[in-house]
Order: sequence, then structure tokens, then C-alpha cells
Amino acid sequence: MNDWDRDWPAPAKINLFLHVVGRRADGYHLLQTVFRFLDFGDTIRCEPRSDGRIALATPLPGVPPETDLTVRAATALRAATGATAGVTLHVDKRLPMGGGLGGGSSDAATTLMALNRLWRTGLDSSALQRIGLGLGADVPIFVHGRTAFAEGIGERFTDLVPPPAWYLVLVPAVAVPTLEIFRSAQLRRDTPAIADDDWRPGFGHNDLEAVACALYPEVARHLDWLRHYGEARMSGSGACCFVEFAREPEARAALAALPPGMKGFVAAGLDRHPLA
Ligand SMILES: C[C@](O)(CO)[C@H](O)COP(=O)(O)OP(=O)(O)OC[C@H]1O[C@@H](n2ccc(N)nc2=O)[C@H](O)[C@@H]1O
Ligand SMILES: Nc1ncnc2c1ncn2[C@@H]1O[C@H](COP(=O)(O)OP(=O)(O)OP(=O)(O)O)[C@@H](O)[C@H]1O
Repeated sequence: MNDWDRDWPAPAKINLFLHVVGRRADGYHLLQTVFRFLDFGDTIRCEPRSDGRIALATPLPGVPPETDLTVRAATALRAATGATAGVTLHVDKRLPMGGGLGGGSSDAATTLMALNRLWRTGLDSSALQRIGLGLGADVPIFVHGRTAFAEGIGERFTDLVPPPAWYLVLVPAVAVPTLEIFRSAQLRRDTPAIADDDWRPGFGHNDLEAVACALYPEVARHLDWLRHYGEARMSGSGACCFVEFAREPEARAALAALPPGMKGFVAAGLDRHPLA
């Protein structure tokens, strides 16, 4: 199949733990986290166009097309390389917005990787990651493409391979703006840093969880339900929460027991981005 005809995957990520260990002079928070990709996500199709425009066939409610992270990614790639080709982007959106699953960031990363191949602009992964960081703190991990312990604002990686696992991910019916959580006066910003090789499965907690639960009680309600099955965590800045299972049938049985009014999905943890 021609690369122009294919669907490019943009998987979700979850943060297996997320500690806020400090703050930079510019206000950005210094984090330690483990990113893991899920075999669940959006897909993107790129359609060539001859008029040199970057267009979006699938605008999202409340997001002006020129601010959509896919359009911004395509625009940034052209600015960095001098490419002049046009494209129409089609995004099949399955990931919730403001969900903490990195949906917009993953769309941006996949757009960068797809167009870098389609336009033959030849940038390497670190150049794409630098462009990605200008679009959002979560974009570089998707370009990096391997499960990793991350530091800084989430752009310095040490690869690792956690044991195989399945996740039940709950999607509360609220969108949590990342900025609102990071600017809260209640946020703990002093968790002691660990060494990159000190991480073990099950280690840590999510420092953003307490703030998100206080502002959005639906997040707390979903976490409480998940705790019947194990150590439940919120991903990123929320709202999505997850619990880990060693095997798929247990995860599916928990999903089947979900009460009316709660939504979720089951996905396998991946060690690599499907485009890596
Ligand atoms: C919470 C995480 O999802 C963990 O993976 C990410 O750190 C958030 O990444 P993101 O959604 O791509 O966030 P961005 O769009 O870069 O940042 C949104 C806003 O959150 C704040 N922000 C973000 C990341 C960070 N390490 N410290 C921050 O203080 C900044 O005020 C920023 O303006
Ligand atoms: N292609 C896109 N997909 C989703 N959101 C987008 C996109 N482009 C721009 N946005 C904007 O970015 C905001 C954050 O979206 P996203 O789905 O990445 O949040 P998130 O899952 O909380 O991310 P993170 O885990 O990185 O905090 C949305 O509310 C929306 O306004």
C-alpha cells in the first residue's frame, strides 16, 4: 500500500506514576514519570493536496482548526524544513480530550512522523522531538517511541521494559485542563527525586491526583470504584484513571462489571509505539 493511503496510528499513553519533583524558573514543573503506550488510540490519514495548504477535514468541537495540534505539527515541520507541500489531515478521534491519555500530543507526534516520511524531509528522531516539545510537553515521548522513565518536563528518557500488562482505563465524563491542575496552590511539588534505575512496577503515585479529585469529584468516584481491583491511578493530569491486570480476561471481567454511568475500555500495554 502507498504510504499516502494508510492509516497512521496515534496511541494513548498512561503515566504509570507521576511525581512532581520541582519547578523551573519559567513555571514549568519538573516531573519524574514512566510513560507506557496502549494498543488503543486515534488514527490519522494524510491526503496530498496541490494548493500548498494545510487543511483539517475533521475539526474538533471547540478547537479552531489552526490551533489543532495536528495542524500546528504540520505547520511546524514545514517551518523547520522549508517544505512547501500541502496536506489534508483526517483524524479518527477515539481518545477523550482532556483525558490525560495524551491524545492531542499523540496526534501531533504521529503527524510529525508521518509527514516527515511522506514529504521526505529526512529529520531524525531528536530533531522531531525538539519540534514536538514546542507543541506540548507530552509530544516528545510519542516520537521517542519506547516505554521510558522520563525526567525534566518529560523530555529526557531512560528506556525500560515493564512486565506485560493489561489495563482497565475509565473515562470520567469530564475534561480536565492540564494548566488548571499545575497552577493549583494545593499541588505538592516536593516529592523527592529517585534515580532512573530505582523504578519498579507498582512504584510511586500521581501527585496531580489529589488536586484533580478535589476539583473534579467524578475523578475521585471513578478511582474509588477501580480500587476494588487493585492500586488505581490517575493518568497525567486526568481525568482518566486505570488499574493494571496481569492477564486480559480479568481486565475484561472488571470492564463487564462497570456500573451504568461509568465508561471505560481495556487495552494492552505496549513497549513500543506502533510507528517506532
Ligand atoms: C501531565 C502530563 O500529561 C504528564 O505526562 C504532561 O506533563 C502534560 O503535557 P501536555 O498536556 O503536553 O501539556 P502542555 O500543553 O505542554 O502544558 C500545558 C500547561 O501545563 C503546565 N505544565 C505542563 C507540563 C509541565 N511539566 N509543567 C507544567 O507546569 C504549563 O503551564 C503549560 O502551559
Ligand atoms: N488533535 C487534538 N486532539 C485533542 N485535543 C486537541 C487537539 N488539538 C488541540 N487540542 C486541544 O488540546 C487540549 C488537550 O487535549 P489532550 O487530549 O491532549 O489532553 P490530555 O489527554 O489531557 O493530554 P495530556 O495527557 O497530554 O495532559 C484539548 O482540550 C483541545 O483543546
